[in-house]
Amino acid sequence: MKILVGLSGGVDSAVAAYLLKKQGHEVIGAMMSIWDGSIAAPKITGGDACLGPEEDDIASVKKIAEFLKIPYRIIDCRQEYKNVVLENFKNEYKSGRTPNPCVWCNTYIKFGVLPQAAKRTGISFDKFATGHYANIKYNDSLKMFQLCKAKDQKKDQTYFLYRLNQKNLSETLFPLGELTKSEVREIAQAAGIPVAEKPDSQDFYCGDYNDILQFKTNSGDIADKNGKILGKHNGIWNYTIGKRKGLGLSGGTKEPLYVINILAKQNVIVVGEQKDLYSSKLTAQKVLWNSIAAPKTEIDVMAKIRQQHAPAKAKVTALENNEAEVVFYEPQMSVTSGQSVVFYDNDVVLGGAIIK
Ligand SMILES: Nc1ncnc2c1ncn2[C@@H]1O[C@H](COP(=O)(O)OP(=O)(O)OP(=O)(O)O)[C@@H](O)[C@H]1O
Repeated sequence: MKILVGLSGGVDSAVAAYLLKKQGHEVIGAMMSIWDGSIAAPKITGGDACLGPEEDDIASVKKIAEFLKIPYRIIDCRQEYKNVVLENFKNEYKSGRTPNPCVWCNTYIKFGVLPQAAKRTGISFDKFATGHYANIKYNDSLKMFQLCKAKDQKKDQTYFLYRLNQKNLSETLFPLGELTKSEVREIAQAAGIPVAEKPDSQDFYCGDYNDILQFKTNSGDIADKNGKILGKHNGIWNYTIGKRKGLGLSGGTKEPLYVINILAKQNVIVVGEQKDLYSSKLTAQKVLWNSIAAPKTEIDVMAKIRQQHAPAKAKVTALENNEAEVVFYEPQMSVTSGQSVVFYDNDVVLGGAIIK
């Protein structure tokens, strides 16, 4: 097959391209460029981030492509990234919600704009591949492609990929799905791929999110659940549910205080005790069932409410307007508006939605 591989300059995508080439496929590399230089990003220390100066990544992609003897293109995705991912990021923070830019980047840019723009430059290909840790399997009885967890559970990235639809899944390959990260590093070292020691991307941006948001200060109150004012904030976007440090409250309470609610309309941050962070229920919007037909009745799933969350047993019921109610068997900590809730049945991703 002719396969377009999303190259980031990192070890995972380099090994993905290497393995596909070794299997005898014709491989073409494509790096999406998303950085327009309009943000005063700090110099990166340790780790790596997706959004930031790209010269080093471009140089790595060039080195990798030359080493693998494959052609490559740098694809300009800056405008779409700005219009979709950064706009969503800003709007969500402005509304007192905590967005997940990786979900939008994967859904619309990496698996959408990047391969489409590559096609427009005249490259033809049968499949698109990335170095994500995830699997795609075809379920014969359902006649559907299913997104499944990676073998390396610690590296599994399905939480960020649940919005890929059947078309995406049918056109995509994840060559690293059955490998562990250490196996991938060993393959890179054994093959002499020039990026074997490059660190993993840690976050979507390594600096202060205010560099991107650039909102004017909008002070308001920090209050307890009874409305008693305990302090001031500079803007609700600096807070997320469960935040404890840096609240700048003078203290005096027996228990540590956490952000338990963000009231955007009132411009108020509500704080409470850890026990106030637990909830048994959430409503989610923009529901997408990507690996099964939309269930007509309530179903049991394992629901994951952020990348670091251990999925918890829950019932999902469809509501009107493409929304769903998720009721957990046990209360869960820090359910956060704007984050995704992803539904699993063992290793299969059934779908997911955005927490309201
Ligand atoms: N700028 C980019 N251009 C093209 N593809 C990309 C880019 N960034 C990431 N990808 C693709 O998405 C995959 C997952 O990206 P993620 O940011 O999670 O990187 P990672 O786990 O550090 O992988 P890598 O080691 O390849 O950088 C990458 O393996 C690559 O195939």
